[in-house]
Amino acid sequence: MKLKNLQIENIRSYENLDISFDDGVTVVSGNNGSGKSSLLEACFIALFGSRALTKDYVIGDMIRKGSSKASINLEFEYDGNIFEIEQAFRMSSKTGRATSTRSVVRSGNEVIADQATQTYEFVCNMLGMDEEAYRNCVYIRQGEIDVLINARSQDRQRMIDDLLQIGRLEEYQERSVSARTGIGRHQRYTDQKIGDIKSEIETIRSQDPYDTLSALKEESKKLQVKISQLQEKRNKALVKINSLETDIREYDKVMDDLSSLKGQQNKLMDRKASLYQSIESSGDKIRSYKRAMSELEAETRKLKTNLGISADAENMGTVASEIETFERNISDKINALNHEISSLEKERKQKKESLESLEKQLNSKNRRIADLKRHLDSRSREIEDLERSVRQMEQKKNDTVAEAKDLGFSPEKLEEIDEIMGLLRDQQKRLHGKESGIRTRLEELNKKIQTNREMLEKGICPTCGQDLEGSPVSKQENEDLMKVKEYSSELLDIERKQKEIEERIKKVDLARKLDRKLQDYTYQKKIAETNIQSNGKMIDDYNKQIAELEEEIVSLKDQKEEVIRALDSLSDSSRSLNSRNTNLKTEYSQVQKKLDGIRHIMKNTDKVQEYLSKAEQLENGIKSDQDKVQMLEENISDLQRRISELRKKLEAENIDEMKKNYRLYRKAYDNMGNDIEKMNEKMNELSRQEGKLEADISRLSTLEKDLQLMINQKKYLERVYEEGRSLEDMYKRLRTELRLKNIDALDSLMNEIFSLMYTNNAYARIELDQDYNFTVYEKDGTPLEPKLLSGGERAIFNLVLRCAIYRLMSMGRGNDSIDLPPLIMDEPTVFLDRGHIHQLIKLIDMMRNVGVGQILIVSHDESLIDSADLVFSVEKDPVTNISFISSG
Ligand SMILES: Nc1ncnc2c1ncn2[C@@H]1O[C@H](COP(=O)(O)OP(=O)(O)OP(=O)(O)O)[C@@H](O)[C@H]1O
Ligand SMILES: [Zn+2]
Repeated sequence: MKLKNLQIENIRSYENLDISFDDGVTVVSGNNGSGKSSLLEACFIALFGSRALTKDYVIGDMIRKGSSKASINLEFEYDGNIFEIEQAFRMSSKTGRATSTRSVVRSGNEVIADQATQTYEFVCNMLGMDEEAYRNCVYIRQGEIDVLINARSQDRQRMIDDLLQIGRLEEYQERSVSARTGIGRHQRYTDQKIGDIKSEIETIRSQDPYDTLSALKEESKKLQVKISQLQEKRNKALVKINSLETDIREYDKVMDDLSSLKGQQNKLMDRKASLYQSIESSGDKIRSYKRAMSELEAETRKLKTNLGISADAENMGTVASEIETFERNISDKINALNHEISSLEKERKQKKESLESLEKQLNSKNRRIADLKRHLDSRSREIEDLERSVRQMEQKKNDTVAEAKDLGFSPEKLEEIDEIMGLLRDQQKRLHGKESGIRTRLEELNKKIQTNREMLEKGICPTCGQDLEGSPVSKQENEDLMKVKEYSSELLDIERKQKEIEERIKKVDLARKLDRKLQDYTYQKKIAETNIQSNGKMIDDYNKQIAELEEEIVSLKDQKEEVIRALDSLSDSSRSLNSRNTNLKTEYSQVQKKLDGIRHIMKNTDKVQEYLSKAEQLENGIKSDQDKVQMLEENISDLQRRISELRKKLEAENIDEMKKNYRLYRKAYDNMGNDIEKMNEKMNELSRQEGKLEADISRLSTLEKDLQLMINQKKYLERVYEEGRSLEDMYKRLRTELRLKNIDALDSLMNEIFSLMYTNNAYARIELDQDYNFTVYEKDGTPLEPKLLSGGERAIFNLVLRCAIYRLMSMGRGNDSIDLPPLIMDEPTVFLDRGHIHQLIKLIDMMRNVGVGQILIVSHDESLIDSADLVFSVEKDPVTNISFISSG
């Protein structure tokens, strides 16, 4: 197997990478953390998928931080064909968990596996190893350089066995052991079965089945004969039972006939008795009718005498119709009279009503007249009052005129009173204006006189303000005082005039009041006179009404008298009519009585007639009943004859005997039936036993066959068991031999490589014993356990052991060594000194020379780079932290 191409996307520090591999030695170099180991891990994950990961290193750790998707595509050559594995992963941003989304193996266009498990199985088969063996042999991880050396010997044995496919033999041996356990179980089962069959055969044989069966068959034949004999006898009994049954039924029928005849006879006798009874009761009835008829006839005779009627029964109808005509006559007359009386009464009632109405009218008119008269009186009284007040007003007027005259006002002057008053008021106003003018001037004058006096007292001129010596002051003051006198007299005059006018105004005012009174009296007087006039008119009107009413009353009184007269005459007629009515009624009741009598007589006659016909009917009935009785007696005697015939017949048979026989036969029949049933049961039981025996016999032959089969099987199993044991031994032997052979080969390969790799003189050789214990021998032959070795020594022994295993594996596969995966080493030089690094280069050369197709080494050691066929330089961008291959 050879790697061809690797493409990765978002794995660890890589965003995108696409590199191709060559044959030979490839060295991946670069600084710490640049992304070297990541390339080897990507190849590992491409092959084994998520199984290449551990609990501590999960898918999520492998996907580049910040990416949601990642993938690895690895192309390789195997057995001359190109294959491609694609592994894809996804990181969920929601849950923060990563999953594998794709795992496919293709070869060209053919999809070989498309599920993680299928891919894994395909790779394991192809490489002949799983991920663990891969890590132990071909892929020496960084820091895991001494795992194989430090392992416990059992683990080392398991690892190496697995790599060399010896583990398979152990598996086969285990399988053979478990197969043998299964066969043992079968053997135990077969033994048990054989024992069971034998004991069953024994049980059946002990019952002597053949003899018992023939004895049973004999017995059932005999029983069958007995059953058919009994059956025959029973059939005969049944015939007898049937004939007895017919006889008994016939007897019973005669008995029934007899009782029915007796029943008929009794019915006829009853009928006869009832006919006798009816004849007797009819006779009684006829007698009572006859008695009633003679009573009716006696009553008729008596009525005739009382009513004085001599007519015989035939003429009675004529008499009755004559009297009826008479009666109708009277009745008509009474009706006519009643009619007359009632119309008379009606008229009388009308008259009475009109009388009442007249009286009512009269009363109302009289009341009206009285009313009017009362009004008249009150009007007259009012007129008197009004006339009085007219007179009073006249008097008052005269008095007032006189009063005004006294004041000096004639009626004519009074008419101008308002104008006079106006003139006086104007005069008064003028005087008042004059007065206040004079008073003001007077006041000013007085004030002037006063100030002048004061200035003079101080010796200053009031006009010019200069010294008063020789001034005309005294002269001026005299003039002023003169004027004051003048004004004062004028004022007195005005005051006198004012008083005079005031006197006059007072007088005029009085006169004006009188004038107002005068006007008021005149007005009142006029109203009273108007009222007198209107009252007079009303009185005239009342009088006229009264006269009219009195005239009407006279006419109403005339009418009333006339009605009273009519009423009197009506009363007379009514009396005469009533007396006539009484007479007619008397007459009518007499006729009625006679008519009743005659009708009674006629009814009696009818009844007598009816009774007669009834009695006749009854007599006829008696005659027919007597005929019937005759017939019944004949029938009865006929029945009697038939009854005695049947009785004779019955006496001839013995029914008790017949019934006794019937019971006896019945019982015998039933008993035989029971016996037959029991025998049949016995028969069934016998054939059941026979069946069982027959089944036992056939079971016996089956069992014998089965037994033979089981014995054969037992022998066969014993043989198989033995074969299994020898197979198991063979596997064991083979494994031990192979191990010995491998250990020998490993041991010599290891020592060969060891002598190439190890340049110091301390150790002579290394040894792997049969239990896979690893021991190192010093020059003097002292053995050392690997844990005692130094780190570098352990790294050297590890490289030696691994290369030895790789070589052994390639030898074991013969020419197929080409299909082993590349040998991969991650930092193998870490613990090695210069000299040993040089030896490592020689080891790598040797591996290439023995036919290892590809060797992949991660290292920063320059000398390794020098010896490489192909070098990849890995760098990481310090800004983006993304790795890339800078040369290769
Ligand atoms: N999931 C990841 N996403 C991003 N970067 C990662 C992730 N896993 C690892 N790295 C980074 O990848 C880088 C390369 O690691 P790697 O182990 O390949 O380095 P190296 O070249 O083998 O170094 P050394 O020589 O020290 O062994 C490291 O710096 C590491 O931090
Ligand atoms: Zn590294």
